[in-house]
Amino acid sequence: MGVEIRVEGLRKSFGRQVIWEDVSFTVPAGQISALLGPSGTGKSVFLKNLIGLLRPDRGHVWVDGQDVPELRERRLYEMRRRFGVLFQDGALFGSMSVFDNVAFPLREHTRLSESKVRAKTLEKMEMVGLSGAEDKFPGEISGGMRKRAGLARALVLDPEIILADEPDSGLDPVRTSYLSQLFVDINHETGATILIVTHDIGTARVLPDNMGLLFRRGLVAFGPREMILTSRDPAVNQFFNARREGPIGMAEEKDLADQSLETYHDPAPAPIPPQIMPSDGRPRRNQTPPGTWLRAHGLQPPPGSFIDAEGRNWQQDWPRLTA
Ligand SMILES: Nc1ncnc2c1ncn2[C@@H]1O[C@H](COP(=O)(O)OP(=O)(O)OP(=O)(O)O)[C@@H](O)[C@H]1O
Repeated sequence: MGVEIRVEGLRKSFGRQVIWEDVSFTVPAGQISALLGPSGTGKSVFLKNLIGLLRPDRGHVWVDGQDVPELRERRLYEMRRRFGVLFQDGALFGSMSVFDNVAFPLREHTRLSESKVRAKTLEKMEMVGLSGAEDKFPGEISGGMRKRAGLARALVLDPEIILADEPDSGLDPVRTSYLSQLFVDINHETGATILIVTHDIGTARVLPDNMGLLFRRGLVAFGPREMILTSRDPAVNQFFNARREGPIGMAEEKDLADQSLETYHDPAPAPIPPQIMPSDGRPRRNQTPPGTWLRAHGLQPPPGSFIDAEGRNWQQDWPRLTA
């Protein structure tokens, strides 16, 4: 079962370059959350701060009563065992077979017998659809397979928290869609807390329970998917609807200036697509019926919301579709 991550007043700089400051939010336990933002806003740096690979200038990262930036060697090592991390490029060892890469954390962090290591490694490889690729080397498989190998390795210690840095970058839309389904199924099966950094608004619109946007050296917003997709905040609205008009520009200099807000018209939010369901069709333990957040705030979903490609209305027919 997953645990929550509570971030309080986090600030990070490199020399005189402030990456972000005063970032505070909670990644809810057992849910899927996504962190988005224009390139260079420090999303990867943020994930590294969560697992103590980088230290913030100040602030806290609370996990189960422990403040990660304060942990010393041994405690930090133990804490990292609770995380499964998928790095941007898969971060596989080129000189090891895919099997040995996936098995690596088990051999490094546990005293399991070789037969148990084998069973567990094969189980996770099957989970990500890599059965049969055990003897291949990272240089011999596709980018998508490398990502899945990285994910299998991230899962092999049965982590309570899974962090994934752009798992969908460089993948075609079909593979991206399979990967999103995989995250949903993993969350359904294990209840792990999942935080995904992505650029892909297609993924962000259908996958997470919560999402947030890093922009202008801070976290502009973080909250339930329905809240973000109907947000009137200019940057949030622009980003999640992929519009050119708004405060986010081509270059970071424009992002830091405020001028384009003067000409900004507040466009109507686009329809909200239904969220991806687990493969078995049953809602995840933390999944709320479509429209829950909007109803709780007395809001109407934008016209056409929650209707899938087959024309099924997930808001109206939720009990029947999930029965
Ligand atoms: N170890 C480091 N030393 C100095 N600067 C760094 C270091 N790591 C990252 N940076 C800088 O921090 C900024 C944010 O980098 P980061 O990779 O986190 O951005 P990102 O939002 O993940 O970008 P992208 O979406 O393009 O992957 C960049 O300007 C980068 O050059």
